[in-house]
Amino acid sequence: MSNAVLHLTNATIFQKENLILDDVTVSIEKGEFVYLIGKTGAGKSSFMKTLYGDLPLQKGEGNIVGFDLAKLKEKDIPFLRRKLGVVFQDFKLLNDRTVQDNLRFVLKATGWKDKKEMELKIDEVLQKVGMKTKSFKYPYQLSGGEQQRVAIARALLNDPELILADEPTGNLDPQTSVEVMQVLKEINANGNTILMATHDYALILKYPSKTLKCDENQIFEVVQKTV
Ligand SMILES: Nc1ncnc2c1ncn2[C@@H]1O[C@H](COP(=O)(O)OP(=O)(O)OP(=O)(O)O)[C@@H](O)[C@H]1O
Repeated sequence: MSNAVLHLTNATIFQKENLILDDVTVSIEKGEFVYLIGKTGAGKSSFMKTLYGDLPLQKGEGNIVGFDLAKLKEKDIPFLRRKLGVVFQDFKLLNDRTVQDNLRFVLKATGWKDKKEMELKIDEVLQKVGMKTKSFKYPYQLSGGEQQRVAIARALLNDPELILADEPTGNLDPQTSVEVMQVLKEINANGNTILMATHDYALILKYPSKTLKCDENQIFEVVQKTV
């Protein structure tokens, strides 16, 4: 039995009637850190969206954290998302509430009730990303890098089996990108599986890892050259 948290076989991904990726066969094993690279428009976001249920898988087979993507129903999506942690380029924090209230909001929305347990969990995830001392701040009082760390903490709340990060450093300067990357690498070293879409080749060179590339409607693994 393999330890795959994600497995696609001959999957085809469309945006409306346009074919974006064809005949995709990829696997991600528990504990891996995998990059997804490719030019603008190559289909990275479309691939990610298929994985978190935002785009239907119309052809081929796909299994992610125990969900069958080809048979995924609208009502299954919240349950799928609970087992995934999704991180976006633009953070997507709620600006009208503090860091801890952003996190509490997600816990409540995913069925948590006990106040003490929620507090402990919020502390735990903020600790992991080095943001525990800023839990009373509002997102607009934080730098981009700090906001992204909070977004990563939010993704960790329900102990996801897989974290999908779509260009998480896309809005950050190079130094801050490295800091956010260090947080993601630490989380991975602690056992979390991560798929990260990026076009930041400097980061890939600095932190080499398994790399999948989208190109000409295909996804394939690339072997990094050592320089
Ligand atoms: N909602 C949509 N409707 C129709 N076509 C779309 C839609 N979203 C994206 N596309 C098309 O799908 C293709 C892949 O886009 P996608 O956003 O997946 O690429 P990407 O690799 O993530 O690019 P980027 O790095 O710019 O985010 C592009 O040709 C794009 O124009």
